[in-house]
Amino acid sequence: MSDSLDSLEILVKCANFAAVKHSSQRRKDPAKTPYINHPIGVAFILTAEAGVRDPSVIMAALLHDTVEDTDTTLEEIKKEFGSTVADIVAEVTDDKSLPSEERKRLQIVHAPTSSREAKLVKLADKLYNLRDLEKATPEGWSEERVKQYFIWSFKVVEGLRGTNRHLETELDEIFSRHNV
Ligand SMILES: Nc1nc2c(ncn2[C@@H]2O[C@H](COP(=O)(O)OP(=O)(O)O)[C@@H](OP(=O)(O)OP(=O)(O)O)[C@H]2O)c(=O)[nH]1
Ligand SMILES: [Mn+2]
Repeated sequence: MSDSLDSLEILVKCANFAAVKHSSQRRKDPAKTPYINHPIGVAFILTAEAGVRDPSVIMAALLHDTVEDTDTTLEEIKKEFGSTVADIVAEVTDDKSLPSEERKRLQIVHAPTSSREAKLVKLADKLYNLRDLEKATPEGWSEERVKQYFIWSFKVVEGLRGTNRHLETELDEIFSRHNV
């Protein structure tokens, strides 16, 4: 009982931490959805669809864009949530000091050698973003940029396969709808 209460408490702490960190950010859709909808949605895909029960993976999903997109450091995540979660977040964090093209290339290169935990977060992240793209085009994106995002995502997902059948099937249905 106290064990499950502890993990519930830490999960809510994690969601709150991500909400505070992303509080000033919005998604790129015309409705300017609060950014926090994305990390919560990625965590929900993992629990509700992928059947993931490892709390470290769910926590890493909630935190997955905090280091990349806010002032959060990996040290802060390690201190608040431990090194297992911090290590997964580190694996899914792009180096923003690199040019965008290089970051995209490195995601393709690093996908196959990442941990199973990081692969789960990355699969759910891509699934959420591609579902978003099917619903609305981010402000300022051309048709060509949308098309290139589908093609690039497919290449990243190629390196994440053999991890979760449901997520991979959902992604493949999206890719086939877009002739990727
Ligand atoms: N589809 C979609 N994406 C949005 C929206 N608002 C924000 N994003 C974010 O934009 C990123 C994709 O856009 P890019 O142009 O490729 O990335 P960049 O801004 O970091 O250069 C994703 O980052 P990410 O989660 O770090 O994933 P990844 O693209 O690095 O895999 C996604 O979460 C939206 O309304 N729709
Ligand atoms: Mn993300």
